[in-house]
Amino acid sequence: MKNTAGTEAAKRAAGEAAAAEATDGDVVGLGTGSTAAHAIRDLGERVAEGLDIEGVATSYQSRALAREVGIPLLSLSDVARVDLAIDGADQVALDENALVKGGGAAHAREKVVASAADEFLVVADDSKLADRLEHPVPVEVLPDALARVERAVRDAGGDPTLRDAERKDGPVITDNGNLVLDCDFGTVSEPASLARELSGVAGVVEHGLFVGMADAVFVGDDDGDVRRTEP
Ligand SMILES: O=C(CO)[C@H](O)[C@H](O)COP(=O)(O)O
Repeated sequence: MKNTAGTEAAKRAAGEAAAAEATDGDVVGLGTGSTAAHAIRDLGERVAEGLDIEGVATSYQSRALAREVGIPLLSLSDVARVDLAIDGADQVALDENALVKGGGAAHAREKVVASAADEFLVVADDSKLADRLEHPVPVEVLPDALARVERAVRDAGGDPTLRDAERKDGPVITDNGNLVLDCDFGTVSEPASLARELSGVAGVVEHGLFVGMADAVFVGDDDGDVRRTEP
């Protein structure tokens, strides 16, 4: 489920500020979504001007955009570490260093890339900021485990909704061939504890809680100004 409140000016400002951190020789994780796309386009322009980087895509979408703008790509399956990863978020609780991701259903690969990164840079417009996380948490689920995971989410206090596709009948199928449950837990008072609980459910491929992972958050506003915070 996407948060669509932010403006393009704010997203562009955040994306471009984070992209400016990439330097020659870096392997760069390329996130998914409309904010990360600004970073990818900016990196593509800098590659055309001579910047020597290689990208690692987190989704079909980011791979296609990186190819379009001319960023050389490595395969995620060949990469054990990246220098920096740049990615968006659906909600950011700065004081807790906690994110909800997965509005684009790409959070499984996004988490692999973020966890492989020496520096994980989050890019967001200011509509994404919250004191506590309350955005529904996307959970990628093995199709055969759907009923089991729905029950486990309810047992954990959540209300799961199978994510429907918009221009296809039936559910969203992720790039990994799985389903997504958007799980409403209300206000998440202990993100780390909920993250551990969800990770322990058999059939959960990955959930969209990213706790303690961000090294810096770039927050853009409508005037194109950016605030960099290290949570
Ligand atoms: O987690 C994600 C995709 O799985 C995106 O980074 C998140 O949904 C934010 O997207 P946008 O920048 O378009 O608001």
